[in-house]
Amino acid sequence: MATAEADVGVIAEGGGEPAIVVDGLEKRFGTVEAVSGIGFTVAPGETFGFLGPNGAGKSTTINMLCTLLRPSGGTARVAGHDVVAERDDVRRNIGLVFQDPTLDGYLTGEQNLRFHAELYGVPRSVTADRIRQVLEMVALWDRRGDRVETYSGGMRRRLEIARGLLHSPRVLFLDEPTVGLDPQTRASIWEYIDRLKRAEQITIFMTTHYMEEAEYCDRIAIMDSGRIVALDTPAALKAEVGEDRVRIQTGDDKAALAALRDRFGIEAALHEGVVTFSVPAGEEFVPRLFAELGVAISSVSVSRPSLDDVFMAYTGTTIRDAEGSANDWMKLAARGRR
Ligand SMILES: Nc1ncnc2c1ncn2[C@@H]1O[C@H](COP(=O)(O)OP(=O)(O)OP(=O)(O)O)[C@@H](O)[C@H]1O
Repeated sequence: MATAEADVGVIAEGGGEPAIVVDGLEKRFGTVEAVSGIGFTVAPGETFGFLGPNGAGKSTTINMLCTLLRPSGGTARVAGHDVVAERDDVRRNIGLVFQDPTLDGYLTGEQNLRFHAELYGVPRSVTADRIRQVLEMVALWDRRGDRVETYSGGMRRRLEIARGLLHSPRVLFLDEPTVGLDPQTRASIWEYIDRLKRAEQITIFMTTHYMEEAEYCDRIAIMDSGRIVALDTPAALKAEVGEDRVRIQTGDDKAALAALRDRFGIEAALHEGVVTFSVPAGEEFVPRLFAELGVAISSVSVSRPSLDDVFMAYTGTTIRDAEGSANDWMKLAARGRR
């Protein structure tokens, strides 16, 4: 695992003080060790994803970083401040978008934001402009005067993201920001997050069960049973797990199999008229293949191991199992009751 090297690399490139530094962080609940001495660093402007099966310790970790839960051991600094000794400084510099909605349904979108601005001491002179800016960012400016109880689930999430950004935090924490939303709404929320990243210099720390969301992250930590079992870029994690699969259709499959063996030392297989084999860097290999195989190729495809393969390799479970868990349903049911 390339944990330490990957960390140092990103910090050196990003320059400046890290947005988050975690060292030996622990949390015990009675006899349950929810988080067992984890360590990592997040660079300014990075989108850092936390993945793991149910009960891995993701929420416990994010709660400690947000100062909502006191660590049992170790240290964590967020936006340059210690989460225990400088709790208020941490709070001023972070935005939260959590699983359980905390919007007031009887208030309009704009009133919810005004209330939050007062709570966070956003200067009166900038509040109106800032509210407009964040509402436009999540495409809710036109609906600002409507009560939140009339909003769809996706609109509420977007409003929560806008609220999390209102006081211009340096680090935005998103705890499963799209859980329970349909795929289109999830995709549109990611569009907004992407737009936000381009508009404001902000570090994003998020947990998710969804692999396609993990793909948006600059780096991912996979957590299992309170420990970080893998930490790297999505591409590096996939590369570690396995080689690329190359599939070719040729004018003469037997000759192609022989040429692959003789010229490249590759043992390929033939399945339903498709010659298939694995190489470390498929896209770089394809030009060589065309130049040197000596057999006509009519089609070629290269596929990478997916993050699902990575998750499976490190946790022994598929992310889909984790995704469709009873726990998610409980969260959804709890939301429905509100
Ligand atoms: N307040 C608490 N009291 C006792 N045990 C807790 C508490 N909060 C969490 N735990 C336990 O700590 C472990 C980690 O839980 P945590 O919620 O952090 O996991 P998670 O990775 O966020 O899971 P999920 O994906 O289901 O949200 C679990 O065994 C859980 O039961």
